[in-house]
Amino acid sequence: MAAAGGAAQPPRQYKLAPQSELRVEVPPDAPVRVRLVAGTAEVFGTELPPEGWVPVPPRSKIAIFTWHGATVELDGVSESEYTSDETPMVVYVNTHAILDARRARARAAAAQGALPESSQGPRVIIVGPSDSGKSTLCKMLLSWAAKQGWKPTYVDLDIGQGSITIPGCISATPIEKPIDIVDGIPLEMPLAYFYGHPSPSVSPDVYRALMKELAQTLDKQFSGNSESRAAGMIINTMGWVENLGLELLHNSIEIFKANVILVLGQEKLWKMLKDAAKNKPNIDVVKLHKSEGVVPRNPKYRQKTRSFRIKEYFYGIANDLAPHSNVVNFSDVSVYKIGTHQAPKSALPIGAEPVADPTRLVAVNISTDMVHTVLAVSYAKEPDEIVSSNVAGFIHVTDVDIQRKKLTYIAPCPGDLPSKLLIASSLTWYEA
Ligand SMILES: Nc1ncnc2c1ncn2[C@@H]1O[C@H](COP(=O)(O)OP(=O)(O)OP(=O)(O)O)[C@@H](O)[C@H]1O
Repeated sequence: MAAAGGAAQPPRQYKLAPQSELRVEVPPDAPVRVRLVAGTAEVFGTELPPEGWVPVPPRSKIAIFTWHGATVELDGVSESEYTSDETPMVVYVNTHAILDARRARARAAAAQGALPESSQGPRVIIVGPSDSGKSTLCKMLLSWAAKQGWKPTYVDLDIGQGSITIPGCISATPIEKPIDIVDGIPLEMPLAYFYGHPSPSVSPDVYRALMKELAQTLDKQFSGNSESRAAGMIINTMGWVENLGLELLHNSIEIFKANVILVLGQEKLWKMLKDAAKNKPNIDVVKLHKSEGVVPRNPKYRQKTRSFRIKEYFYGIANDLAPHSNVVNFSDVSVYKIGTHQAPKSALPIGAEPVADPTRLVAVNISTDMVHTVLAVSYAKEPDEIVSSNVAGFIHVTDVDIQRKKLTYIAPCPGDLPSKLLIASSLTWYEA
């Protein structure tokens, strides 16, 4: 075992025994790269190429795992690096094998003209407390499936981190090849619905409504595509597993018609979900061990990673993209907020009832409060379609000139916005 950190480190080689891994934490500002010298190894389900250095993105925490033994070389100053032969990888890959067999059965049923319900592959939802390794297990199951030629759909309901687009969004995307170690989840075809806050407690009804929209759209896509249906879904969830968080987990299981629930690292949650599914023979609730390699992150760190995700959307993971700055007149765009903070009944005037439709749209006046916030660009044609529409992308407000009635923003692409209907959010990012 070796520990690192701080001072310059010369390139060093690790000889990994079969079924062991090298865990590395990369600092925010010093590059680290890795190279396969001998054998085979993978990073969360994606194989290291046989030749050449692979840059490990800043701030990432990875494990280089080998099934049959490997020698790897590490270059750069890491925050920590050590090897471990205690991993749950065998159980994870066995889970993958079971899912794969279900996919094959679904494909065979479709070929024999079975009804869509009988040719549905696994709809896997991964649940567990914060830092139990949910996103990592999603990556592995997706990459292993893609390696075998399936195109499973990745659904990310974790608005706190947002691994497909940006935080505050629930999204889905087909995974057609093992997830790139450097670039992460592909951004080309996401289906994204914008919630606009990092926690569902702000507007749980909106969160639920958006999950329903996403699930319906995926159902429609699946009904015309037996291969996607057979490949199924891998659904990532939030780490909030108590009270409202637990209620929303139950909602997501139902809304996405999950038939496999993988519970990471918490016996109590597994028991509760197993009890809830006891009259549903088509749902399997499986308990899996958490990897000791999962690195816990405190709220401040999470807040920082949220900001970095937003920055990465505009500037790229390797800071290699150049966003475009643009100016619009206030009159050229309409900004809406979906739902509002619901005042408790006790705070309302006597006799008044809370708002009837918590998902209703509210037009928002453009103000300087919007500077540094993210706005989503809706695909809706009319304002009343905003809640049910997915979004084309996001802009970041850099200036609001009240006198000249002009809003300045950056966007990933040049040219006019694809729509004039924008959704406000509480997500901010401050350009350093
Ligand atoms: N075996 C491992 N070795 C080293 N780092 C790991 C390992 N497994 C996971 N990690 C890292 O630990 C961190 C937390 O893992 P992950 O994001 O999968 O947890 P999570 O349960 O999805 O968290 P959240 O509740 O925030 O969504 C990530 O940075 C991930 O890359």
